[in-house]
Amino acid sequence: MTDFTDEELALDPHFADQFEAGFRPACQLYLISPPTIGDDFVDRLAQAFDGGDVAAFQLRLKGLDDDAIAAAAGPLQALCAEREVAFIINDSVALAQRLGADGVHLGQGDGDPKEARKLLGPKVQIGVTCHDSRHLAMEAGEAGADYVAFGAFFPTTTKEVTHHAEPSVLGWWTTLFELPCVAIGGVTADNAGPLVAAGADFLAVSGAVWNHPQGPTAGVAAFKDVLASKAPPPR
Ligand SMILES: Cc1ncc(COP(=O)(O)OP(=O)(O)O)c(N)n1
Ligand SMILES: Cc1ncsc1CCOP(=O)(O)O
Ligand SMILES: [Mg+2]
Repeated sequence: MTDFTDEELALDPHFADQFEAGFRPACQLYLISPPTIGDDFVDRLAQAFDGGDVAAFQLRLKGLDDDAIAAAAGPLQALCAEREVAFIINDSVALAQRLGADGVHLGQGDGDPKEARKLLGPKVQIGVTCHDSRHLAMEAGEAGADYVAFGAFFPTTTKEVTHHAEPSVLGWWTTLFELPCVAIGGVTADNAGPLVAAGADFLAVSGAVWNHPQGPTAGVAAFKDVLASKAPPPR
């Protein structure tokens, strides 16, 4: 893997796009499904959306094949469309294409974002896991990702994680690049302040919403203050 020099960054046409002047929107919630869902999940998702603004919903059902995920996706995708929430499929470009999803999230072992772009076209959002790596994030940006995801910031029981990120990576990214960044991993309304302050464009959250003692509506509502805690910085 090559490291990017300052000259390469300055000359690369894709990165140049990302330096366009503009305003960074406020931090938004990116909701991730629980690892398993029951028949009542569409109702629970609606309850979550009732709690406040959710920008995106990712269907992440590890261990199920594409047919099984597709069978579950219909009403969830319809609800997302009704509530104007982007519907994102985890891991599978083929499934995202088959369902006409708004986006796909790719980990480092889930396929090449450039190939995904060729298959999905320019309108579908492609997100890429970058762990705690500035290098992976720049590679993802160069490959045409629509967002980069850093994490895990905090301990989580939703996924076994091997990488730990610090908020400084968000500050570094947002100072240099327009491309949105997502903070993930054990994020709660109580610990998210430093992530928002560092410039996270999205908080990706699962357990804090689905395991909230007062239910998913309260789980989403709990993020309202921290999301509003920092005005979007001028760019
Ligand atoms: C928004 C977001 N960020 C990171 C991940 C993790 O993706 P990956 O590393 O491929 O791990 P799995 O989620 O597939 O277990 C994500 N899903 N979403
Ligand atoms: C999918 C994923 N990738 C890194 S941490 C994580 C789990 C996110 O869920 P939670 O918000 O419950 O920690
Ligand atoms: Mg993955």
